[in-house]
Amino acid sequence: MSLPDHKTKIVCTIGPASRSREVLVRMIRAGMNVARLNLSHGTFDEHRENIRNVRAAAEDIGLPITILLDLPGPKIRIGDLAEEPMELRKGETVTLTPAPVQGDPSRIPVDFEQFPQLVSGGSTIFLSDGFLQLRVDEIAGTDVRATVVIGGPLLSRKGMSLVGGGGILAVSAVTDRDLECIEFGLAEGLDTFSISFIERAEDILKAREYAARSGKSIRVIAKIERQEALANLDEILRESDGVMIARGDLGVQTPIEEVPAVQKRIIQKANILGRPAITATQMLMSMTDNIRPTRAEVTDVANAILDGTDAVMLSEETSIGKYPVETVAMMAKIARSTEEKRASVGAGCGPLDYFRHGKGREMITVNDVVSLNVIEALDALGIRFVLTPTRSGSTPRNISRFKPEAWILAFTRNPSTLKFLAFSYGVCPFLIRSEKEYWHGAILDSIRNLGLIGPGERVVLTEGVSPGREGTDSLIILTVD
Ligand SMILES: Nc1ncnc2c1ncn2[C@@H]1O[C@H](COP(=O)(O)OP(=O)(O)OP(=O)(O)O)[C@@H](O)[C@H]1O
Ligand SMILES: CC(=O)C(=O)O
Ligand SMILES: [K+]
Ligand SMILES: [Mg+2]
Repeated sequence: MSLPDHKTKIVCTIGPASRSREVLVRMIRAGMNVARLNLSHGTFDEHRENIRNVRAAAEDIGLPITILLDLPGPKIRIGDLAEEPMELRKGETVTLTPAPVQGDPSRIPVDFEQFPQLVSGGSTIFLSDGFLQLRVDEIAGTDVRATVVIGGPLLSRKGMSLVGGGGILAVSAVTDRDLECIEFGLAEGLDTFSISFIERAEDILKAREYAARSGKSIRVIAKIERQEALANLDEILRESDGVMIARGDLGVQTPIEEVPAVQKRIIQKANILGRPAITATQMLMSMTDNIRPTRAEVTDVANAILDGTDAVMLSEETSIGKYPVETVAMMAKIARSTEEKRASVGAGCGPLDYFRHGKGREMITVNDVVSLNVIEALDALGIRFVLTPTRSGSTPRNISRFKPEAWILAFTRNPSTLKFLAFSYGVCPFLIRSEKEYWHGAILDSIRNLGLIGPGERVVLTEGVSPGREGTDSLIILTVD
C-alpha cells in the first residue's frame, strides 16, 4: 500500500452535488477522509441513503471513511423555497412568516413559531451567514414585513441571525431535535456527532448521557460558533473529543475581524490537549462556481495548516458546488505543499514550547513526556514512521499534535477509535483483529507485509508496559530486519 501524499485531513459536506456513489469514490481518491452530513438540511431518508452511498464508496476503494453527523442545534432557519436560488433585490419588500408556506419572493417561511416576537420595527435580519440583510418595517399579526437592504441569492433552510446575537434560541444548545438526530445516528451505527452552537461543557454531557441511556458511547466535536463558547472554551475542550472552528456562524455571532485570532487561539488550545481541530467554512468558497480558487482562499487553507489545524472542511464547495472532486484535489494539493514547508516558514512543532519551557511543564503527564520523547527521537534520527498500538487513540493524537513530518501508524482493535483517528493530522489507522496483535512483533510484521518499511529502517514504537494501566509509558526504537 502507499500512504497519501498529505497529512492534513479533509472533511467534506455531502449534498446533492456529491451524494452519488460515483462522485464519492472520486472524492475519496482525491483525498476526502470524512463525510459530513449536515442534519440541518435534507430528511432522515435522504441521509440514510447518503450513509449507504458513503459506505459503499469506501468499500469500493478499500479505505475507511468516517461519517460525521452535524446536529442542527438551536439555530433559526428559513423554510423551503419553491424555486432556488431565489433572488432578493435591494429595495424590495418581503414578508417573513412562521406559517409553513413554500417560499417565494414575496413570502419567506421562517422555521420558528415565535419569530415575530423576536423582532420589532427597525430590527436588522441577516440571512445566509450574513450575506443578505433585511430591515424590519412592521409586524402585522404573525407577518413580519421587511425591506431588502443587501440583496442576493437565497437558498432553502439558510440560517438567520438578528442584530445583537439573536437568531439562536434561548434554549439548551442540545435541542430535542438534536437528540432525535443522535438517535437516528446511533440506529445507523454511527457514533460521531458535532454539536452546533455549543455554550458550555454540560451541553456535551447532555448528549453523552442521552446516548448512554441506550448503552452507547459517542464522540463529540464541539462547534465553536458563538460568544458563550469562547468564554467557556477551556471546559468545552476538556469535555470534547474534538473541536470545530465554525467560522460561518462565528463570523456573524462575534466580530468578523476577530475570527483569525480566535481560530489561532482555539487551535493552540486544542493542540495542547490533543483534541483534533477542524477549521471550517468558506475555505475554498469560490470553487462552488469556479474551477480555480482565489489566492486569498489558497492562503487561508495554508495558514490554517500552519496554525496547526488537524483537518480542513468543505461545505458548499462539495455539497452544492459544481466541482466537488476538483475542490478536494485542490485542498490536498495545498496541504501537501504547505506541510513540506512547515519548518522552513517558521511554523514549527505546535505546542512543543508550551511543554518544554512554558506553562505545560508544571502539569506535564507521563503521556506528554512520551509524546515529547517520540518527537525528539524522530527529529534526531530522521525516522519516517511511529507505530502506536492504541485502544482509545490518545497516544497517536498526543504525537499528532506536534505535527511531525513522520507518519503515525496507529493500530487498534476498536473500530470507533479507528474511525475517530480520521480527524487527526498525519495519523493512518489500521484495524487489528486480536489482542495479541497489539504486541510489537505482530505490528512490525504487518508493516513489513504492507511494504511500507524495508529492512534496515529504524522506527519508533510506543508501548504501555505497566499492566492494567491506561496509556503509553515507554517508547522503543527498533530497526526493521
Ligand atoms: N444535505 C443537503 N441538501 C441540500 N443542500 C445542502 C445539504 N447540505 C448542505 N447543503 C447546502 O450547502 C450549504 C453549506 O453547507 P453547511 O453545512 O455549511 O450549511 P449551513 O446552512 O451554513 O449550516 P451550518 O451552520 O450548520 O454549517 C447549506 O447552506 C445548503 O445550502
Ligand atoms: C460549519 C458551521 O456550522 C459554520 O461555519 O457555521
Ligand atoms: K448544523
Ligand atoms: Mg454554523
